Formats: sequence, structure tokens, C-alpha cells
Amino acid sequence: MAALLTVDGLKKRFGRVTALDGLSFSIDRGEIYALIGPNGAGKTTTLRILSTLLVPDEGGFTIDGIDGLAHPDEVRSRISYLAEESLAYKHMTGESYLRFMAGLYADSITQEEEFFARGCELSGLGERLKDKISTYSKGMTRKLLIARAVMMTPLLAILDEPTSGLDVENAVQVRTLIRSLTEEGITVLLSSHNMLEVEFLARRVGIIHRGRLLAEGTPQELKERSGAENLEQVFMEVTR
Ligand SMILES: Nc1ncnc2c1ncn2[C@@H]1O[C@H](COP(=O)(O)OP(=O)(O)OP(=O)(O)O)[C@@H](O)[C@H]1O
Repeated sequence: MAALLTVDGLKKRFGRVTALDGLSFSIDRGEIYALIGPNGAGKTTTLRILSTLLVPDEGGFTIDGIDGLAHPDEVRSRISYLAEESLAYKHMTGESYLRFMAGLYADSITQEEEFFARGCELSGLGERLKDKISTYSKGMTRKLLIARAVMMTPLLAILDEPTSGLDVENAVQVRTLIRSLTEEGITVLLSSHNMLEVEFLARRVGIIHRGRLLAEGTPQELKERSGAENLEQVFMEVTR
């Protein structure tokens, strides 16, 4: 299977802090790949670079064969990014927000309608879409933002901690939605601190620590390799 994303030797420093120290990995088409690692490991920095929001000091990446540093616009049209602390336009209704975003990404009125209809359905918010986002719970806002991120069926959805801060019911709904994306040919790169979630969602996992990839494999392979019962144990051992 040809890789959709290849990441090659990314390095990034912020002043004296080395956030990424030669990070390389690749993601196959159609898979869900989870980046896990302790706080400050470099996950968000990686996702921001791949989303073309940040430029690395060294290294590079390709998405769908396109050089992300040389052609950021072409990469942008193939991806969507859900930031960890995304705040939607709170004064808008959910509906007007999705319509506004659909308009930004669509090439025609017909496509705008398609994106909008899909966004409304994916959000699962029903009649509440007519209410202002400022009245939404954290879970509702998150679902709206994820629907916005995937309504245009990107080749790659980059989701930074998609279920962080959600209660069990909302988290389950969001995970089910993420899993269904691969059936539509969307490849997913996500970061998470929830090992149960990672085992449920990810075909492969990359463990990152101090800006380097320390281990990679399917959850099963990682557990077998370190003789661990679960990913949490693998994580503790690898990052010790
Ligand atoms: N804009 C910035 N300015 C200065 N330092 C930064 C900046 N962004 C990230 N860093 C530093 O780079 C390192 C990696 O941060 P990053 O946010 O990528 O980690 P993370 O793995 O996403 O962490 P968390 O799990 O806590 O979200 C940290 O030491 C962080 O403080």
C-alpha cells in the first residue's frame, strides 16, 4: 500500500526547547494512525507542521506525493485540521458556521450544499444547529468542529486530541464517527492521551518522546514486543 503521508526527519526548536528532534514516520492510505506521548513530547508541533501552520527547521513531509513545504496550498486542499483547543465562532449558529465553512472550501454552489448537508448530518446536532454555538456544551462544540473538519471528505484528517474533555457518551459518539471515516476513504492522523481510545481506533500507533519516535506498530505488536497487557504499560515502559 502506498503511503499517503511521509514525514522525514522533522526538527523544530522554540528558543532553547527542542520540540522535534528528527521525527520520521509514514501513514498508509485508509488507516487510522495515533501519535501518543507524554505532555510536551512534540505531538501538537508535529500536527501543526503537517497542517502547514508551522514550518520546521529541518526535514520535510509529503502528502499524496506532494511536498508540503514547497506546495503548502496543494497540501491544504487535501487535509483538514482539528486543533486541540479549537474555538468555533461562538456568535454564529451551528448551521451558519457549517455553511460559512462549506462556502470557504467548495468550488461550486452544488458542492457547498453537499458539504453543508454532510456537515449537518455528521454533527448529529439536529435542531440544535439552529442555536448559537455559545449555548453549546463542550461535547456539542467538539462534534460541530469535527463535522466541519471532515464534511469536505479530506484525504487526510488531522485531529489533535479529538475527544479530550468529553464525557463518555460524547467521546463514544466522536470515536464512532472517526472510525466511520475510513469507510469513506479518509485517512486519519490523531493524537491522544487515552490508551483505550487508541486501542479502539488506531490500526498503528507511534510513540513519541522528546521529539523522536521511540516505537511504532499495531497495538497488538507493541504489546507483544514489550510483553505488556495493555498500551498503557507499553507507553510507560517505552517512555521511561
Ligand atoms: N509556540 C511555542 N513556543 C515555545 N515553545 C513551544 C511552542 N509550541 C510548543 N512548544 C514547546 O515544544 C514542546 C513540544 O510541545 P507540543 O505542544 O508539541 O507537545 P505535545 O506532545 O502536543 O504536548 P501535550 O500532550 O501536552 O499537548 C514543549 O516543550 C512545548 O512547551
